[in-house]
Amino acid sequence: MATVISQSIFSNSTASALEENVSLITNTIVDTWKGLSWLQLIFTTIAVVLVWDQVSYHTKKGSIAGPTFKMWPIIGPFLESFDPRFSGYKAKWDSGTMACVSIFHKFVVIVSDRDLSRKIFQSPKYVKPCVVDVATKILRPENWVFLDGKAHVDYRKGLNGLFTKQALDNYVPAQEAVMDAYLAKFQEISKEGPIVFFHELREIMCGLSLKAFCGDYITDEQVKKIADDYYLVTAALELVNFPIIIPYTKTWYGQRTADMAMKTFAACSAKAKIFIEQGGEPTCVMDAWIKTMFDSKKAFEANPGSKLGVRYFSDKEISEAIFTFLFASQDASSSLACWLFQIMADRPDVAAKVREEQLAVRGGDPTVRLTGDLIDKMTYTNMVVKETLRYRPPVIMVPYMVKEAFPVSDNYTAPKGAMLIPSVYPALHDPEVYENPDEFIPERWVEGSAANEAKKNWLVFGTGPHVCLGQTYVMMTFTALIGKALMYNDLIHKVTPLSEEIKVFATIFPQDDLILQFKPRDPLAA
Ligand code: HEM
Repeated sequence: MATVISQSIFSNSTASALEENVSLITNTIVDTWKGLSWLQLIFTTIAVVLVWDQVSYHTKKGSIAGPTFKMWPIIGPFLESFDPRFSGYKAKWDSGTMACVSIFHKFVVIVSDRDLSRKIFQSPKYVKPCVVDVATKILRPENWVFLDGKAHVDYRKGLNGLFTKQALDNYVPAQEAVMDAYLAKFQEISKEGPIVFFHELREIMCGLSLKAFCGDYITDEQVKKIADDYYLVTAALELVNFPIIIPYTKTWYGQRTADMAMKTFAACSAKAKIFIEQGGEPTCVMDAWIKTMFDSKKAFEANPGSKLGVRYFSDKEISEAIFTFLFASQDASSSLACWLFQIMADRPDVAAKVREEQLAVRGGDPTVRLTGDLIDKMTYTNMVVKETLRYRPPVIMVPYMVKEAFPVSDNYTAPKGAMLIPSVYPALHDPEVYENPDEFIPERWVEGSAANEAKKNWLVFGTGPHVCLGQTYVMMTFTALIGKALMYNDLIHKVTPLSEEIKVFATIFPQDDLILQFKPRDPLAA
Protein backbone atom coordinates (compact mmCIF):
# COMPACT_ATOMS: atom_id res chain seq x y z
CA MET A 1 0.00 0.00 0.00
CA ALA A 2 2.74 2.47 0.99
CA THR A 3 4.63 1.70 -2.24
CA VAL A 4 1.55 2.33 -4.33
CA ILE A 5 1.01 5.73 -2.71
CA SER A 6 4.65 6.80 -3.15
CA GLN A 7 4.58 5.72 -6.82
CA SER A 8 1.50 7.80 -7.49
CA ILE A 9 2.91 10.87 -5.75
CA PHE A 10 6.35 10.74 -7.40
CA SER A 11 5.82 10.70 -11.14
CA ASN A 12 8.98 10.60 -13.30
CA SER A 13 8.91 14.32 -14.10
CA THR A 14 8.63 15.40 -10.43
CA ALA A 15 11.46 12.98 -9.54
CA SER A 16 13.93 14.57 -11.97
CA ALA A 17 12.94 18.10 -10.82
CA LEU A 18 13.56 16.98 -7.25
CA GLU A 19 17.01 15.61 -8.18
CA GLU A 20 17.94 19.00 -9.71
CA ASN A 21 16.81 20.84 -6.56
CA VAL A 22 18.77 18.53 -4.26
CA SER A 23 21.98 18.96 -6.25
CA LEU A 24 21.45 22.79 -6.31
CA ILE A 25 21.06 22.86 -2.50
CA THR A 26 24.10 20.57 -2.00
CA ASN A 27 26.27 22.77 -4.25
CA THR A 28 25.15 25.90 -2.42
CA ILE A 29 26.04 24.34 0.98
CA VAL A 30 29.46 23.16 -0.28
CA ASP A 31 30.19 26.61 -1.82
CA THR A 32 29.18 28.43 1.37
CA TRP A 33 31.26 26.00 3.45
CA LYS A 34 34.33 26.56 1.22
CA GLY A 35 33.96 30.33 1.57
CA LEU A 36 34.19 30.18 5.39
CA SER A 37 37.31 31.01 7.40
CA TRP A 38 38.61 28.46 9.94
CA LEU A 39 37.10 30.43 12.77
CA GLN A 40 33.73 30.64 11.04
CA LEU A 41 33.96 26.93 10.27
CA ILE A 42 34.54 26.06 13.94
CA PHE A 43 31.67 28.27 15.14
CA THR A 44 29.33 26.93 12.46
CA THR A 45 30.18 23.32 13.36
CA ILE A 46 29.56 24.04 17.05
CA ALA A 47 26.23 25.72 16.21
CA VAL A 48 25.17 22.74 14.05
CA VAL A 49 26.10 20.25 16.80
CA LEU A 50 24.24 22.27 19.45
CA VAL A 51 21.11 22.52 17.31
CA TRP A 52 21.33 18.80 16.42
CA ASP A 53 21.69 17.92 20.14
CA GLN A 54 18.55 19.88 21.08
CA VAL A 55 16.50 18.63 18.08
CA SER A 56 17.52 15.02 18.72
CA TYR A 57 16.57 15.37 22.42
CA HIS A 58 13.25 16.97 21.56
CA THR A 59 12.37 14.25 19.03
CA LYS A 60 13.19 11.42 21.44
CA LYS A 61 11.32 13.13 24.27
CA GLY A 62 8.01 13.15 22.40
CA SER A 63 5.07 13.74 24.74
CA ILE A 64 6.66 12.62 28.04
CA ALA A 65 7.64 14.84 30.98
CA GLY A 66 11.06 16.49 31.06
CA PRO A 67 12.60 19.90 30.29
CA THR A 68 11.59 21.27 26.86
CA PHE A 69 15.25 21.91 26.03
CA LYS A 70 18.50 20.61 27.55
CA MET A 71 19.54 23.33 29.97
CA TRP A 72 23.19 22.30 29.72
CA PRO A 73 23.85 21.61 26.03
CA ILE A 74 25.42 18.21 25.22
CA ILE A 75 26.29 17.22 28.80
CA GLY A 76 22.76 17.62 30.23
CA PRO A 77 22.56 17.10 34.04
CA PHE A 78 25.92 15.20 33.96
CA LEU A 79 27.38 17.05 36.93
CA GLU A 80 24.30 16.28 39.10
CA SER A 81 24.77 12.56 38.37
CA PHE A 82 28.04 12.64 40.34
CA ASP A 83 25.98 13.29 43.46
CA PRO A 84 22.60 11.62 42.90
CA ARG A 85 19.95 12.89 45.32
CA PHE A 86 16.89 10.95 46.41
CA SER A 87 14.89 14.21 46.25
CA GLY A 88 15.90 14.53 42.57
CA TYR A 89 14.53 11.07 41.75
CA LYS A 90 11.38 11.77 43.76
CA ALA A 91 10.82 14.98 41.78
CA LYS A 92 11.12 12.98 38.53
CA TRP A 93 8.59 10.37 39.72
CA ASP A 94 6.18 13.12 40.77
CA SER A 95 6.53 14.94 37.42
CA GLY A 96 4.74 12.24 35.38
CA THR A 97 4.38 8.53 34.65
CA MET A 98 7.44 8.86 32.40
CA ALA A 99 10.08 11.57 32.63
CA CYS A 100 13.27 11.98 30.63
CA VAL A 101 16.78 13.46 30.81
CA SER A 102 19.59 13.37 28.29
CA ILE A 103 23.23 13.10 29.36
CA PHE A 104 25.73 13.39 26.49
CA HIS A 105 24.35 11.03 23.84
CA LYS A 106 22.41 8.89 26.39
CA PHE A 107 18.67 9.39 26.49
CA VAL A 108 17.22 8.24 29.80
CA VAL A 109 13.53 7.64 30.59
CA ILE A 110 12.53 7.18 34.23
CA VAL A 111 9.20 5.36 34.59
CA SER A 112 7.22 5.79 37.81
CA ASP A 113 3.96 4.06 36.92
CA ARG A 114 3.59 0.55 38.39
CA ASP A 115 2.09 -1.12 35.34
CA LEU A 116 4.51 0.47 32.89
CA SER A 117 7.41 -0.51 35.15
CA ARG A 118 6.16 -4.10 35.20
CA LYS A 119 5.81 -4.05 31.43
CA ILE A 120 9.47 -3.04 31.06
CA PHE A 121 10.69 -5.69 33.53
CA GLN A 122 8.72 -8.27 31.56
CA SER A 123 9.68 -7.33 28.00
CA PRO A 124 12.97 -9.16 27.28
CA LYS A 125 12.20 -8.84 23.55
CA TYR A 126 12.73 -5.07 23.77
CA VAL A 127 15.04 -4.52 26.74
CA LYS A 128 18.00 -6.04 28.57
CA PRO A 129 19.58 -5.05 31.91
CA CYS A 130 21.83 -2.07 31.46
CA VAL A 131 25.30 -2.18 32.93
CA VAL A 132 27.98 0.50 32.85
CA ASP A 133 30.57 -0.04 30.07
CA VAL A 134 33.30 -0.97 32.51
CA ALA A 135 31.22 -3.78 34.09
CA THR A 136 32.12 -6.25 31.33
CA LYS A 137 35.81 -5.68 32.11
CA ILE A 138 35.41 -6.04 35.86
CA LEU A 139 32.96 -8.96 35.87
CA ARG A 140 34.62 -10.41 32.70
CA PRO A 141 32.84 -10.44 29.31
CA GLU A 142 32.02 -14.16 29.35
CA ASN A 143 30.14 -13.83 32.68
CA TRP A 144 26.58 -15.27 32.74
CA VAL A 145 25.01 -11.97 33.89
CA PHE A 146 25.62 -10.54 30.42
CA LEU A 147 23.63 -13.33 28.71
CA ASP A 148 20.36 -12.27 27.13
CA GLY A 149 17.15 -13.97 25.95
CA LYS A 150 17.05 -17.78 25.79
CA ALA A 151 20.71 -18.21 26.76
CA HIS A 152 20.00 -16.27 29.97
CA VAL A 153 16.81 -18.20 30.76
CA ASP A 154 18.61 -21.54 30.27
CA TYR A 155 21.54 -20.54 32.49
CA ARG A 156 19.19 -19.20 35.21
CA LYS A 157 17.33 -22.52 35.31
CA GLY A 158 20.56 -24.16 36.49
CA LEU A 159 20.99 -21.59 39.30
CA ASN A 160 17.43 -21.32 40.65
CA GLY A 161 17.75 -24.63 42.55
CA LEU A 162 20.68 -23.26 44.58
CA PHE A 163 18.47 -20.64 46.26
CA THR A 164 15.27 -22.54 47.02
CA LYS A 165 14.05 -22.79 50.63
CA GLN A 166 15.15 -26.45 50.73
CA ALA A 167 18.69 -25.64 49.54
CA LEU A 168 18.98 -22.62 51.84
CA ASP A 169 18.15 -24.74 54.91
CA ASN A 170 21.56 -26.40 54.44
CA TYR A 171 23.44 -23.11 54.62
CA VAL A 172 21.81 -21.89 57.89
CA PRO A 173 24.25 -23.46 60.42
CA ALA A 174 27.30 -21.87 58.75
CA GLN A 175 25.49 -18.54 58.63
CA GLU A 176 24.53 -18.71 62.31
CA ALA A 177 28.21 -19.06 63.24
CA VAL A 178 28.92 -15.84 61.31
CA MET A 179 26.01 -14.06 63.03
CA ASP A 180 27.29 -15.07 66.49
CA ALA A 181 30.83 -13.91 65.76
CA TYR A 182 29.77 -10.53 64.36
CA LEU A 183 27.12 -9.79 67.00
CA ALA A 184 29.77 -10.39 69.68
CA LYS A 185 32.15 -8.07 67.79
CA PHE A 186 29.44 -5.37 67.51
CA GLN A 187 28.99 -5.38 71.29
CA GLU A 188 32.73 -5.12 71.79
CA ILE A 189 33.41 -2.27 69.33
CA SER A 190 30.49 -0.15 70.54
CA LYS A 191 30.88 -0.76 74.28
CA GLU A 192 31.87 2.89 74.88
CA GLY A 193 28.77 4.23 73.10
CA PRO A 194 27.20 4.59 69.64
CA ILE A 195 29.56 4.50 66.64
CA VAL A 196 29.10 4.59 62.85
CA PHE A 197 27.83 1.14 61.77
CA PHE A 198 27.64 1.52 57.98
CA HIS A 199 30.97 -0.26 57.35
CA GLU A 200 30.41 -2.89 60.05
CA LEU A 201 27.06 -3.87 58.55
CA ARG A 202 28.59 -4.09 55.08
CA GLU A 203 31.19 -6.45 56.54
CA ILE A 204 28.71 -8.79 58.24
CA MET A 205 26.64 -8.90 55.03
CA CYS A 206 29.72 -9.91 53.06
CA GLY A 207 30.59 -12.52 55.70
CA LEU A 208 27.06 -14.00 55.67
CA SER A 209 26.94 -14.15 51.87
CA LEU A 210 30.40 -15.67 51.50
CA LYS A 211 29.72 -18.36 54.11
CA ALA A 212 26.47 -19.26 52.32
CA PHE A 213 28.22 -19.27 48.95
CA CYS A 214 31.60 -20.85 49.83
CA GLY A 215 31.02 -22.55 53.22
CA ASP A 216 34.15 -23.51 55.13
CA TYR A 217 36.32 -23.44 52.00
CA ILE A 218 36.78 -19.72 52.56
CA THR A 219 38.80 -18.59 55.59
CA ASP A 220 37.85 -15.78 57.99
CA GLU A 221 40.87 -13.79 56.77
CA GLN A 222 39.75 -14.11 53.15
CA VAL A 223 36.21 -13.03 54.10
CA LYS A 224 37.62 -10.01 55.94
CA LYS A 225 39.89 -9.04 53.04
CA ILE A 226 37.06 -9.25 50.46
CA ALA A 227 34.64 -7.41 52.77
CA ASP A 228 37.21 -4.65 53.43
CA ASP A 229 37.97 -4.12 49.75
CA TYR A 230 34.55 -4.70 48.22
CA TYR A 231 33.54 -1.02 48.30
CA LEU A 232 36.21 -0.50 45.59
CA VAL A 233 34.07 -2.63 43.25
CA THR A 234 30.93 -0.60 44.08
CA ALA A 235 32.82 2.63 43.42
CA ALA A 236 34.20 1.28 40.11
CA LEU A 237 30.72 0.35 38.92
CA GLU A 238 29.02 3.67 39.72
CA LEU A 239 26.86 4.97 36.87
CA VAL A 240 29.34 7.74 36.12
CA ASN A 241 32.85 6.39 35.69
CA PHE A 242 35.56 6.43 33.04
CA PRO A 243 34.97 3.47 30.68
CA ILE A 244 38.69 2.67 30.20
CA ILE A 245 40.72 1.10 33.00
CA ILE A 246 43.69 3.34 33.80
CA PRO A 247 46.15 2.30 36.57
CA TYR A 248 45.43 3.73 40.02
CA THR A 249 41.92 4.96 39.12
CA LYS A 250 38.68 3.74 40.75
CA THR A 251 38.03 1.23 37.97
CA TRP A 252 41.56 -0.19 38.22
CA TYR A 253 41.23 -0.76 41.97
CA GLY A 254 37.78 -2.28 41.38
CA GLN A 255 39.12 -4.72 38.79
CA ARG A 256 42.02 -5.76 41.04
CA THR A 257 39.62 -6.45 43.92
CA ALA A 258 37.28 -8.46 41.67
CA ASP A 259 40.20 -10.52 40.28
CA MET A 260 41.50 -11.21 43.76
CA ALA A 261 38.03 -12.33 44.98
CA MET A 262 37.48 -14.56 41.93
CA LYS A 263 40.87 -16.20 42.46
CA THR A 264 39.84 -17.03 46.02
CA PHE A 265 36.46 -18.42 44.85
CA ALA A 266 38.14 -20.58 42.17
CA ALA A 267 40.35 -22.17 44.85
CA CYS A 268 37.24 -22.81 46.99
CA SER A 269 35.49 -24.43 44.02
CA ALA A 270 38.42 -26.81 43.48
CA LYS A 271 38.18 -27.91 47.15
CA ALA A 272 34.39 -28.29 46.93
CA LYS A 273 34.76 -30.57 43.89
CA ILE A 274 37.02 -32.92 45.88
CA PHE A 275 34.65 -32.88 48.88
CA ILE A 276 31.54 -33.68 46.82
CA GLU A 277 33.38 -36.27 44.70
CA GLN A 278 34.25 -38.07 47.94
CA GLY A 279 30.54 -38.27 48.84
CA GLY A 280 30.24 -35.15 51.04
CA GLU A 281 26.78 -33.58 51.61
CA PRO A 282 26.30 -29.93 50.50
CA THR A 283 26.59 -27.21 53.12
CA CYS A 284 26.96 -24.21 50.80
CA VAL A 285 25.97 -22.94 47.34
CA MET A 286 29.17 -24.21 45.72
CA ASP A 287 28.66 -27.72 47.12
CA ALA A 288 25.04 -27.76 45.96
CA TRP A 289 25.99 -26.61 42.45
CA ILE A 290 28.82 -29.14 42.11
CA LYS A 291 26.61 -31.94 43.41
CA THR A 292 23.99 -31.28 40.69
CA MET A 293 26.83 -31.36 38.15
CA PHE A 294 28.23 -34.67 39.37
CA ASP A 295 24.74 -36.22 39.79
CA SER A 296 23.92 -35.27 36.18
CA LYS A 297 27.18 -36.77 34.96
CA LYS A 298 26.49 -40.04 36.81
CA ALA A 299 22.91 -40.23 35.45
CA PHE A 300 24.22 -39.59 31.93
CA GLU A 301 26.91 -42.27 32.24
CA ALA A 302 24.33 -44.76 33.50
CA ASN A 303 22.08 -43.93 30.54
CA PRO A 304 24.25 -42.57 27.67
CA GLY A 305 21.19 -42.08 25.40
CA SER A 306 19.71 -39.49 27.81
CA LYS A 307 20.30 -35.70 27.83
CA LEU A 308 22.96 -34.30 30.19
CA GLY A 309 20.96 -32.34 32.83
CA VAL A 310 23.67 -29.97 34.09
CA ARG A 311 26.91 -29.52 32.15
CA TYR A 312 30.39 -29.37 33.73
CA PHE A 313 31.42 -25.92 35.02
CA SER A 314 35.10 -25.06 35.45
CA ASP A 315 36.40 -23.47 38.67
CA LYS A 316 36.82 -20.23 36.75
CA GLU A 317 33.18 -20.23 35.63
CA ILE A 318 31.96 -21.03 39.15
CA SER A 319 34.16 -18.30 40.61
CA GLU A 320 32.72 -15.74 38.17
CA ALA A 321 29.14 -16.72 38.98
CA ILE A 322 29.82 -16.57 42.73
CA PHE A 323 31.26 -13.11 42.26
CA THR A 324 28.03 -12.02 40.51
CA PHE A 325 26.04 -13.29 43.49
CA LEU A 326 28.19 -11.18 45.79
CA PHE A 327 27.96 -8.23 43.42
CA ALA A 328 24.14 -8.53 43.28
CA SER A 329 23.73 -9.02 47.01
CA GLN A 330 26.29 -6.85 48.75
CA ASP A 331 24.94 -3.32 48.27
CA ALA A 332 21.24 -4.20 48.50
CA SER A 333 21.75 -6.37 51.61
CA SER A 334 23.88 -3.70 53.32
CA SER A 335 21.16 -1.14 52.64
CA LEU A 336 18.49 -3.39 54.14
CA ALA A 337 20.69 -4.10 57.17
CA CYS A 338 21.21 -0.38 57.90
CA TRP A 339 17.52 0.49 57.71
CA LEU A 340 16.39 -2.62 59.60
CA PHE A 341 18.73 -1.98 62.57
CA GLN A 342 17.90 1.75 62.61
CA ILE A 343 14.15 1.14 62.48
CA MET A 344 14.29 -1.49 65.24
CA ALA A 345 16.35 0.80 67.47
CA ASP A 346 13.86 3.65 66.95
CA ARG A 347 10.71 1.55 67.55
CA PRO A 348 11.00 -0.24 70.92
CA ASP A 349 7.37 -1.42 70.71
CA VAL A 350 8.09 -3.36 67.49
CA ALA A 351 11.42 -4.65 68.87
CA ALA A 352 9.60 -5.94 71.99
CA LYS A 353 7.17 -7.96 69.84
CA VAL A 354 10.08 -9.44 67.85
CA ARG A 355 11.83 -10.48 71.10
CA GLU A 356 8.65 -12.05 72.41
CA GLU A 357 8.23 -14.08 69.21
CA GLN A 358 11.89 -15.13 69.15
CA LEU A 359 11.65 -16.64 72.63
CA ALA A 360 8.26 -18.21 71.91
CA VAL A 361 9.40 -20.06 68.76
CA ARG A 362 12.38 -21.41 70.75
CA GLY A 363 10.10 -22.67 73.50
CA GLY A 364 11.60 -20.13 75.94
CA ASP A 365 15.18 -21.33 75.41
CA PRO A 366 17.19 -18.58 73.61
CA THR A 367 20.09 -20.96 72.92
CA VAL A 368 18.07 -23.13 70.49
CA ARG A 369 20.00 -23.11 67.20
CA LEU A 370 18.56 -21.76 63.96
CA THR A 371 17.08 -24.05 61.31
CA GLY A 372 14.99 -23.37 58.22
CA ASP A 373 11.88 -24.66 60.02
CA LEU A 374 12.50 -22.43 63.04
CA ILE A 375 12.84 -19.36 60.79
CA ASP A 376 9.55 -20.32 59.12
CA LYS A 377 7.79 -19.94 62.46
CA MET A 378 8.99 -16.32 62.94
CA THR A 379 5.88 -14.80 61.34
CA TYR A 380 6.01 -11.36 62.99
CA THR A 381 9.79 -10.96 62.54
CA ASN A 382 9.30 -11.83 58.87
CA MET A 383 6.63 -9.11 58.57
CA VAL A 384 9.08 -6.61 60.09
CA VAL A 385 11.67 -7.47 57.39
CA LYS A 386 9.02 -7.26 54.67
CA GLU A 387 7.79 -3.86 55.87
CA THR A 388 11.37 -2.55 55.98
CA LEU A 389 11.81 -3.64 52.35
CA ARG A 390 8.62 -1.80 51.42
CA TYR A 391 9.29 1.32 53.49
CA ARG A 392 12.95 1.63 52.40
CA PRO A 393 13.40 -0.56 49.28
CA PRO A 394 17.18 -0.93 48.79
CA VAL A 395 16.93 -0.88 44.98
CA ILE A 396 14.73 2.08 44.08
CA MET A 397 14.93 1.54 40.30
CA VAL A 398 16.58 -0.80 37.80
CA PRO A 399 18.20 0.49 34.57
CA TYR A 400 17.39 -1.37 31.33
CA MET A 401 18.70 -0.75 27.79
CA VAL A 402 16.30 -0.59 24.80
CA LYS A 403 17.36 -3.19 22.17
CA GLU A 404 14.77 -2.17 19.56
CA ALA A 405 12.18 0.66 19.41
CA PHE A 406 9.81 -0.18 22.27
CA PRO A 407 6.15 0.96 22.34
CA VAL A 408 6.03 1.47 26.11
CA SER A 409 2.56 3.07 26.04
CA ASP A 410 -0.06 4.03 23.45
CA ASN A 411 1.52 7.41 22.93
CA TYR A 412 5.22 6.80 23.59
CA THR A 413 7.83 4.61 21.89
CA ALA A 414 11.26 4.50 23.51
CA PRO A 415 13.99 4.75 20.86
CA LYS A 416 16.61 2.01 20.38
CA GLY A 417 19.68 2.69 22.53
CA ALA A 418 17.74 4.66 25.19
CA MET A 419 18.01 3.76 28.86
CA LEU A 420 14.61 2.84 30.34
CA ILE A 421 14.43 2.83 34.13
CA PRO A 422 11.44 1.13 35.75
CA SER A 423 10.99 2.35 39.33
CA VAL A 424 10.25 0.28 42.40
CA TYR A 425 9.78 2.93 45.09
CA PRO A 426 6.52 4.59 43.88
CA ALA A 427 4.66 1.24 43.63
CA LEU A 428 5.72 0.43 47.21
CA HIS A 429 4.44 3.78 48.49
CA ASP A 430 1.13 3.76 46.64
CA PRO A 431 -1.46 5.09 49.18
CA GLU A 432 -4.25 3.17 47.46
CA VAL A 433 -2.58 -0.11 48.37
CA TYR A 434 -0.62 0.79 51.49
CA GLU A 435 -2.55 3.05 53.87
CA ASN A 436 -0.24 5.76 55.28
CA PRO A 437 2.62 4.55 53.05
CA ASP A 438 5.22 6.68 54.84
CA GLU A 439 4.56 4.97 58.16
CA PHE A 440 6.28 1.76 59.25
CA ILE A 441 3.49 -0.74 60.05
CA PRO A 442 4.56 -4.43 60.09
CA GLU A 443 0.95 -5.51 60.84
CA ARG A 444 -0.10 -4.47 57.34
CA TRP A 445 1.40 -7.79 56.13
CA VAL A 446 -0.95 -10.16 57.99
CA GLU A 447 -2.42 -12.98 55.85
CA GLY A 448 -5.22 -11.78 53.59
CA SER A 449 -4.54 -8.04 54.07
CA ALA A 450 -4.73 -5.54 51.17
CA ALA A 451 -0.93 -5.20 51.18
CA ASN A 452 -0.42 -8.95 51.09
CA GLU A 453 -2.88 -9.36 48.22
CA ALA A 454 -1.35 -6.56 46.10
CA LYS A 455 1.27 -8.81 44.48
CA LYS A 456 1.65 -6.46 41.50
CA ASN A 457 3.01 -3.70 43.75
CA TRP A 458 5.67 -5.93 45.33
CA LEU A 459 8.51 -4.90 43.03
CA VAL A 460 11.25 -4.99 45.71
CA PHE A 461 13.04 -7.81 43.85
CA GLY A 462 11.98 -6.84 40.31
CA THR A 463 9.85 -9.17 38.19
CA GLY A 464 10.23 -11.10 34.93
CA PRO A 465 13.22 -13.08 33.64
CA HIS A 466 15.79 -11.17 35.73
CA VAL A 467 13.84 -11.26 39.00
CA CYS A 468 16.20 -11.45 42.00
CA LEU A 469 17.74 -14.87 42.47
CA GLY A 470 18.31 -14.27 46.19
CA GLN A 471 14.86 -13.18 47.42
CA THR A 472 14.13 -16.24 49.59
CA TYR A 473 17.70 -16.04 50.91
CA VAL A 474 17.11 -12.39 51.87
CA MET A 475 13.88 -13.08 53.76
CA MET A 476 15.35 -16.05 55.65
CA THR A 477 18.73 -14.50 56.48
CA PHE A 478 17.36 -11.17 57.71
CA THR A 479 14.54 -12.72 59.73
CA ALA A 480 17.09 -14.92 61.49
CA LEU A 481 19.63 -12.11 61.96
CA ILE A 482 17.36 -9.39 63.37
CA GLY A 483 15.70 -11.95 65.65
CA LYS A 484 19.03 -13.03 67.18
CA ALA A 485 20.35 -9.47 67.37
CA LEU A 486 17.28 -8.21 69.25
CA MET A 487 17.18 -11.15 71.67
CA TYR A 488 20.74 -10.51 72.82
CA ASN A 489 21.02 -6.72 72.42
CA ASP A 490 19.45 -3.38 73.22
CA LEU A 491 20.00 -1.19 70.17
CA ILE A 492 20.85 2.41 71.06
CA HIS A 493 20.57 4.74 68.07
CA LYS A 494 22.07 8.23 68.13
CA VAL A 495 19.39 10.03 66.11
CA THR A 496 20.69 12.95 64.05
CA PRO A 497 18.83 15.33 61.69
CA LEU A 498 20.21 13.18 58.83
CA SER A 499 19.05 9.78 60.16
CA GLU A 500 15.81 9.79 58.16
CA GLU A 501 17.37 11.48 55.11
CA ILE A 502 18.09 9.08 52.24
CA LYS A 503 21.58 8.84 50.74
CA VAL A 504 21.92 7.18 47.31
CA PHE A 505 25.12 5.10 46.91
CA ALA A 506 24.07 2.47 44.34
CA THR A 507 21.32 1.58 46.84
CA ILE A 508 19.91 3.74 49.66
CA PHE A 509 21.27 4.38 53.17
CA PRO A 510 20.57 6.68 56.13
CA GLN A 511 22.49 9.87 55.35
CA ASP A 512 24.38 9.80 58.68
CA ASP A 513 25.61 6.21 58.08
CA LEU A 514 23.76 4.92 61.17
CA ILE A 515 25.28 5.69 64.57
CA LEU A 516 24.47 2.73 66.80
CA GLN A 517 25.40 0.81 69.92
CA PHE A 518 24.85 -2.89 70.61
CA LYS A 519 24.32 -3.13 74.39
CA PRO A 520 24.25 -6.71 75.79
CA ARG A 521 20.85 -7.73 77.18
CA ASP A 522 19.55 -10.77 78.99
CA PRO A 523 17.55 -12.66 76.33
CA LEU A 524 15.16 -13.94 79.02
CA ALA A 525 14.36 -10.44 80.35
CA ALA A 526 10.79 -9.28 79.74
C1 HEM B 1 17.79 -6.86 50.10
C2 HEM B 1 18.46 -7.52 49.25
C3 HEM B 1 18.20 -7.58 47.76
C4 HEM B 1 17.39 -6.81 46.96
C5 HEM B 1 16.48 -5.68 47.39
C6 HEM B 1 17.57 -7.27 45.60
C7 HEM B 1 16.92 -6.74 44.51
C8 HEM B 1 17.16 -7.14 43.20
C9 HEM B 1 16.57 -6.51 42.05
C10 HEM B 1 15.61 -5.34 42.08
C11 HEM B 1 17.05 -7.15 40.96
C12 HEM B 1 16.72 -6.83 39.50
C13 HEM B 1 15.53 -7.65 39.09
C14 HEM B 1 14.97 -7.36 37.73
O1 HEM B 1 15.64 -6.74 36.89
O2 HEM B 1 13.81 -7.76 37.49
C15 HEM B 1 17.94 -8.20 41.42
C16 HEM B 1 18.62 -9.08 40.59
C17 HEM B 1 19.46 -10.07 41.06
N1 HEM B 1 19.71 -10.40 42.37
FE1 HEM B 1 19.00 -9.44 43.99
N2 HEM B 1 18.47 -8.31 45.61
C18 HEM B 1 18.87 -8.53 46.90
C19 HEM B 1 19.75 -9.50 47.35
C20 HEM B 1 20.29 -10.48 46.56
C21 HEM B 1 21.07 -11.58 47.07
C22 HEM B 1 21.37 -11.86 48.53
C23 HEM B 1 21.45 -12.32 46.00
C24 HEM B 1 22.28 -13.57 46.10
C25 HEM B 1 22.37 -14.48 45.29
C26 HEM B 1 20.92 -11.67 44.80
C27 HEM B 1 21.09 -12.10 43.50
C28 HEM B 1 20.59 -11.46 42.38
C29 HEM B 1 20.94 -11.83 41.02
C30 HEM B 1 21.90 -12.93 40.61
C31 HEM B 1 20.22 -10.96 40.19
C32 HEM B 1 20.26 -10.94 38.66
C33 HEM B 1 19.33 -12.01 38.14
C34 HEM B 1 19.31 -12.16 36.64
O3 HEM B 1 19.76 -11.26 35.92
O4 HEM B 1 18.82 -13.20 36.19
N3 HEM B 1 20.21 -10.57 45.20
N4 HEM B 1 17.98 -8.17 42.78
